Amino acid sequence: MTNVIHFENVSWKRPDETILHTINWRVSKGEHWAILGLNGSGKTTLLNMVNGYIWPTTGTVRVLGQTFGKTDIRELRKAIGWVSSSLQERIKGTGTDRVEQVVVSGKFASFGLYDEPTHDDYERAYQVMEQIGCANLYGRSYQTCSQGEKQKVLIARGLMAAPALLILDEPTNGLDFIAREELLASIEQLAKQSDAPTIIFVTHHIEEIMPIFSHTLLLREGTVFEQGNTENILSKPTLSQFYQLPVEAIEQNGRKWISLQETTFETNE
Ligand SMILES: Nc1ncnc2c1ncn2[C@@H]1O[C@H](COP(=O)(O)OP(=O)(O)OP(=O)(O)O)[C@@H](O)[C@H]1O
Repeated sequence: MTNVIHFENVSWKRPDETILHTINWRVSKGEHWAILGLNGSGKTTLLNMVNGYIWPTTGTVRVLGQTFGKTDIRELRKAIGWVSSSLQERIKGTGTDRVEQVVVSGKFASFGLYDEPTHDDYERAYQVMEQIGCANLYGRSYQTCSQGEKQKVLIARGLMAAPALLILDEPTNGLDFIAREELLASIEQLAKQSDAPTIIFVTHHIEEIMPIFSHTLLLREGTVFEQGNTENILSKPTLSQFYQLPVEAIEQNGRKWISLQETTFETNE
């Protein structure tokens, strides 16, 4: 199985509007993808579809070789690690106080520890915490961790069940500059490991798209504006068309940083 994700002519319609329009997208094993789009462009909707939370109105979604509608979605979800900002909220008051308990809960794809975790589970938790560079937090109370540390713990939780696919939905949200760079370095380190899952990384910020993301998908108003090799996608002409504004794109350490080419927005002064 070389296709990790395969969308064919996928649309998602609500009574009053179409949220995703005829999406064709193929993620192959060995690739890591960044998804970039403005607010409301449909990124979360797209990911909800990968995880089987919503189903296409038309078209076909295949994830890890399984076609939606013909497979047990709960089994499939066990092979997908998922990290989004909503997890932070859901973790409160679940009785999973220590960091390693939060990580172990990833095995059960829930936040309560319904089965008694075994010694092996905690060993596995330590191992995945090492994988994402937060083993130093083992034994700590989760709620006393910084935002950046919490995000690493949640990624470790997402790795607990050894997923084939890891979805990181805006993992750097709310992080300061240093915490953000630390988290990006950990994700980069993870992606370089030989047994790393395929990573889908959603962001609003071009400079977060590191060279490990071989491919990028630009989403605008529910349609794929462009997709393919990251180097080609993050070019000045493509980004200017995407944002419908003249942008400059400067490369530093293999990452692109953009700014407006000229003063485009008028102020009232
Ligand atoms: N269940 C729903 N019913 C109706 N409209 C929806 C539903 N879910 C999402 N939408 C709409 O679909 C559009 C895309 O939303 P989505 O959350 O996928 O965007 P996004 O790119 O993830 O945005 P952001 O970057 O702000 O998180 C929005 O206009 C949103 O209001």
